[in-house]
Amino acid sequence: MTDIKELLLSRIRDVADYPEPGVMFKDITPLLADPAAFTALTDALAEIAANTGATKIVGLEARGFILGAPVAVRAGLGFIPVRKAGKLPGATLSQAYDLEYGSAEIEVHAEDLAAGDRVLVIDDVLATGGTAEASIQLIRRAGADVAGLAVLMELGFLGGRARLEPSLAGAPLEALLVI
Ligand SMILES: O=P(O)(O)OC[C@H]1O[C@H](OP(=O)(O)OP(=O)(O)O)[C@H](O)[C@@H]1O
Ligand SMILES: Nc1ncnc2[nH]cnc12
Repeated sequence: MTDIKELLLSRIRDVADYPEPGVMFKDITPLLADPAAFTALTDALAEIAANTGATKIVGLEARGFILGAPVAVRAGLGFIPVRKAGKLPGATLSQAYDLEYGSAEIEVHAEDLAAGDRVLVIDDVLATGGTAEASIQLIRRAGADVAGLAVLMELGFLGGRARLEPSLAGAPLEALLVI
């Protein structure tokens, strides 16, 4: 394992049975509290943004905001928040979905994405892929292209990568850690 992967992995805390029995929650707050680890993560994701030719960064509420916003600044790209339903004041597109522990609905301001945009989606965890899939559907419905999906960690045993294959349609899925 490379030094950066070891550093990132060492700053992720496992919390058993949170938020419900049977879930091993991957807590990134120790990583966020370590400036060296957070900077290394931001740099790695910004490099992916450059490699994919992205023109915009979408972050998925809430942890995708924490990671995606500094990446957008580092990469010199605009940041578009995909929020949980009911939080955006303008005209929105909405998508319902299921995730590892529950279900939800996400929204984006329709005016924030348009034809010609190449969007990199950023989040902390890819688990079942439900959240990421819904975000890809929103981006496409807004008329934009998906440049890729970049996550800090992929929980491989939950099969999110296979689920996303059709919606990604050849766009890359980059996971810095596969667990
Ligand atoms: O692949 P999935 O099964 O869809 O799960 C992954 C999603 O779950 C978590 O978000 P959560 O909805 O818990 O929101 P939070 O970031 O506000 O804590 C995580 O940050 C991803 O967005
Ligand atoms: N096991 C997990 N840990 C942290 N975030 C998650 N989102 C979905 N599943 C998760």
